[in-house]
Amino acid sequence: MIDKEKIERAVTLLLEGIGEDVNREGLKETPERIARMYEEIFAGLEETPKPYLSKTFSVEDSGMVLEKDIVFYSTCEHHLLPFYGKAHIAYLPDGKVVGLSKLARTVEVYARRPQLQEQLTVQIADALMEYLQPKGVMVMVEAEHMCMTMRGVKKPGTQTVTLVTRGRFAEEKGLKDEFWRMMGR
Ligand SMILES: Nc1nc2c(ncn2[C@@H]2O[C@H](COP(=O)(O)OP(=O)(O)OP(=O)(O)O)[C@@H](O)[C@H]2O)c(=O)[nH]1
Ligand SMILES: [Zn+2]
Repeated sequence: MIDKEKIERAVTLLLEGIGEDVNREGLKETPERIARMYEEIFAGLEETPKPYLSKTFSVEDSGMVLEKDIVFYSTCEHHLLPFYGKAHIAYLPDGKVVGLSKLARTVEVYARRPQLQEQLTVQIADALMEYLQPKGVMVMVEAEHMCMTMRGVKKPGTQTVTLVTRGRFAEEKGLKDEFWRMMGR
């Protein structure tokens, strides 16, 4: 459960820590604003994709489904700075599919947490395998990390690409090739 009062106290301390006057006009409401923002950007901590991926529709012998360019914003758990980009999800149905929006909702559940890109990619793939039980899943995430652009090593434009395959995508090269073809790459 997100404790907004605790976040407010922490933000006040943080502002004091950088030597700011927490009572000046522009900062007065900041702790409360940040608490509200954290409630929004970390809402995934209190959710699972199970309800989204459990509502399915029957299909006969469908081919691969690819939903690409799902834009997401997440928060790097090391620096609490944003990382953002696109997720691409492919699966091979085993007699049932989910509503298209539910794949994007699954991305949101895991993006709205303190995260690592690798873990985000694994969690999306494993959730599909567990709740939808397709014949296979392939998930690719491409993202830029603010902790690498605005501070530290300062390398804007660097894209990190992570890839996870499960089931038949892990076993069959032909399916992976089909993924790249459908991605247009
Ligand atoms: N593997 C992985 N690393 C990440 C992710 N987000 C941020 N990082 C990295 O986490 C690392 C933390 O390294 P540390 O040496 O503990 O922290 P730091 O001194 O702030 O590191 P620098 O960013 O190199 O200045 C950095 O190399 C970040 O680039 C992610 O999603 N996955
Ligand atoms: Zn970081």
